[in-house]
Amino acid sequence: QTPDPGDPVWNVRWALCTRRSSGAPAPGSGATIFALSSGQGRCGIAVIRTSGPSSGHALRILTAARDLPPARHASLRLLSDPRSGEPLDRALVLWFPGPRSFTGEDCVEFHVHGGPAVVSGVLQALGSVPGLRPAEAGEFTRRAFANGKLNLTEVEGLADLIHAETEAQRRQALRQLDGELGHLCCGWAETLTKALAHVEAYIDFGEDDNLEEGVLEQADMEVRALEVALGAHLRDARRGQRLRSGAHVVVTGPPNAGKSSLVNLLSRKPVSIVSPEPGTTRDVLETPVDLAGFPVLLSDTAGLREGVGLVEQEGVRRARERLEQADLILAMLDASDLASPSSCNFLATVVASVGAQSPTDSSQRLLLVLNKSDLLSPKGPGPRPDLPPHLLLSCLTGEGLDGLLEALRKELAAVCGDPSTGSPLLTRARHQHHLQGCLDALGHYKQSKDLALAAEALRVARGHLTQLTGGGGTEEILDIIFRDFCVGK
Ligand SMILES: Nc1nc2c(ncn2[C@@H]2O[C@H](COP(=O)(O)OP(=O)(O)OP(=O)(O)O)[C@@H](O)[C@H]2O)c(=O)[nH]1
Ligand SMILES: [K+]
Ligand SMILES: [Mg+2]
Repeated sequence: QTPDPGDPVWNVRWALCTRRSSGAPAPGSGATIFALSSGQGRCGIAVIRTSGPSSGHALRILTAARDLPPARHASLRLLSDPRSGEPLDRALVLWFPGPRSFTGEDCVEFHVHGGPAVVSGVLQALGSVPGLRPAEAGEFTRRAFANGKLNLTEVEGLADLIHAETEAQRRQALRQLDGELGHLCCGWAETLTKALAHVEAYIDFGEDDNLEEGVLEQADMEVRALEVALGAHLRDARRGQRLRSGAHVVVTGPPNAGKSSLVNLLSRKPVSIVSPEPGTTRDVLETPVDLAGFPVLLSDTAGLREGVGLVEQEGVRRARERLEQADLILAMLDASDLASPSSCNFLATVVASVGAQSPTDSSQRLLLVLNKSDLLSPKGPGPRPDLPPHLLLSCLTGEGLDGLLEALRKELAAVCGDPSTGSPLLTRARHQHHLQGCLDALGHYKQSKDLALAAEALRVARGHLTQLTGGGGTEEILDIIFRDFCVGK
């Protein structure tokens, strides 16, 4: 690829190669790096890899062979320590000559037996080869980025994939790693380049009769279509972030409704104390759980009631505060106690006020759960007829739990976005920032009477899209993103 100093992406790569603020040394600085890429500790197979120009040399030295094995084929080789000649392990080795490798450089993978002594023996042997040094955290990926193998959103997807703890997170990360968000942005940037070309043509040749008619109108049309697309994605923005860092689900209700019992049931561990004494929970207790494949921060809170002691009052204050931050509220009542003042008060305040919100994307969602259904007599006085839609549950017998989980799955898919369908989600505040920046710049475009200013607005808008995928990015952003990686990735 020939360097083009006018190309922002190329500029970042160049900046990466020449200037370093901190952390890992510049890619392309000639060093060959090595690291254990699989997990630490005893295991069946451990993967050690190298990247850089001396990779092939290192492979030849460790296998005491003059020739390299065939590229991209697994070959069984005896590895020995180049200093003592002592055999280390019989291992599978893979030779990936650049640029067709993960980093774009020459790479080698050693699949060795996973014992700690074998791993440290091979690492020490590699360290003794001139030109090789241990890799810093994220350095392999950083080299892949610098060599144009991954764009920034793909790097983020890779980091998310490594950290994914739930199924929905894994699906989302894989989609981002596949470059969906990046492709979308590149397509939008292309649209803007076209619009800009039209405006510039008009600036240069506006008086010229040869210019096609309606070039400016065409640019306007393209910008309008882009605005609609960006708006739709921004409305979705909070969902992707929730999927990445967990949706806030808060359990609330009057004292003794069984809130702590539910939290323990959903998290499958004794997070909260359960007792027949009303006012047992005072602090907000937060626990991360995987609910139907979605990452959730589940909070247990104090039962809402007035006229209690100082400590419980503080608990109620904290409960209300937490309630305001909830993406999804699990409102719980004792089904056998619906007529009590605390139940009526809860229905009239919390449940009614959330129900009255107009359903926008940022509005809170609520599931009303009537617990202790086991206490209702089979025919007996059914729940009040004027109740809003609700689910019956018994934390004691587990009846109704499947229905609740299914309802939670639906609610969470709405709160987090469903990564198996729909458009790619914006998983980071950084994505939202640049899309908003782009949209704002398009606003300036429409307002400018002056064509030179309009063209500049289009350039700013396009700049935001390029930055999203890593063009024109600053060192600090790169440092933050690569810091998330572990050594060996
Ligand atoms: N019969 C029956 N009892 C239940 C059920 N769920 C919880 N309980 C009981 O109800 C009492 C209160 O349960 P908790 O989970 O402590 O209720 P809470 O809402 O967290 O109470 P506070 O923290 O005091 O507000 C305990 O004695 C539980 O064993 C249920 O489904 N059926
Ligand atoms: K209690
Ligand atoms: Mg409790």
